[in-house]
Amino acid sequence: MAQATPDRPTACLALADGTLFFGRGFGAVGETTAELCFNTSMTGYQEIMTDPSYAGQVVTFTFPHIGNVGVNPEDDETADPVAEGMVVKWDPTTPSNWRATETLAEWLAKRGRIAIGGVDTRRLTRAIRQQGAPHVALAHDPEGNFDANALVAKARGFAGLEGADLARRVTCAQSYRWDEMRWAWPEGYTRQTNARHKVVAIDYGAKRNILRCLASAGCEVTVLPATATAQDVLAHEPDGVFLSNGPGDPAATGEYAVPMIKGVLEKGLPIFGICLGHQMLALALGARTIKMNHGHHGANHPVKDMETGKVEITSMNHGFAVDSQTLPDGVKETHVSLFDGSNCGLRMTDRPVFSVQHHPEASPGPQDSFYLFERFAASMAG
Ligand SMILES: NC(=O)CC[C@H](N)C(=O)O
Repeated sequence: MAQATPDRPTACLALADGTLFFGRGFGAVGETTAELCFNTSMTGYQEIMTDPSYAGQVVTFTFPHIGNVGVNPEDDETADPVAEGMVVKWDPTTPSNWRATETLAEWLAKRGRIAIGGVDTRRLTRAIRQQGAPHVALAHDPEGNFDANALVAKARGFAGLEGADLARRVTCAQSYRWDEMRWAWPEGYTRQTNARHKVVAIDYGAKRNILRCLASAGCEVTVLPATATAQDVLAHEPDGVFLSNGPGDPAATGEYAVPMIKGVLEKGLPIFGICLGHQMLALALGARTIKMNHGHHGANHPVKDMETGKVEITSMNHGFAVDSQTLPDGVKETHVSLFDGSNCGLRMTDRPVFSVQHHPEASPGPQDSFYLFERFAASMAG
């Protein structure tokens, strides 16, 4: 890892408003532009960096000790990191965890991802909260040669995530069958070893643990690329359709996803959506989505189930939200964020079609919401 003396930083984070943060670079050498968010999770940095929903974003970790247990091949949520880069308070120390096969810095460097350490992440997080997710340029140069004005100009030139269809970029190239189960089983649930329900999962940027959860709830899962049509989906004669999480603006992704979802709705099949899948189901039902100020990214977000009154602690990662004021008749708001009252779930009142904004598969995060996978499986049982 590149070391720098305090007066010679090796990385620079430039915000579009001209604010500069200097620090020590690690991971890949180079430059990137992105939207900047903050994530409050205390664990799971590898899962966060490989969550495809982070395409186009640099992640600031508010927890100061990131990287200290290294990286291993089992914790990837997809083949490679997808987030553009990371910002941390302390430089990662040498990992001593038995599962570690690489240091975070080596892993990022091999995969072309830039990181900056030594940043006042509390100040940066306040800036993100105040101005909304800023556009940024992040540069790492072991020689410490930065043209600050040019970096600010690059941050200003970043097109942003509004209107961005990134699912096409991160989806699978072709369909495949998923058969791996969860390793850790949430307390109180029965592991289903026989696949009883044929599910088509649309991959808008699916995390592996979602597919594991579906398999563990008794689903035989066939994964199809993001641009699959209703005809492609129905050709598999599924018992239910799953809509995955994914990056970018749901309105832009919805251009091809919404017609597919409408086609599946016409057939009356059960549908379950998570995060981007939730947002696109809402669009298909006639609701609207909005860009949030700084979104929700963390592993401790309280969500209230409006039907049972129960509060679940959830894992979240989203910068857009469904505008609950626009939900049409026949669609009920089922879950609400206790942080800001934003919509976190919906269901059709006359059939098993439902979705949530949070990530019930966690990874990282609490397992309170696993019941949703069982609910989906139960909806296909009849
Ligand atoms: N995790 C996700 O699926 C994110 C959905 C969407 N890209 C958002 O930021 O709101």
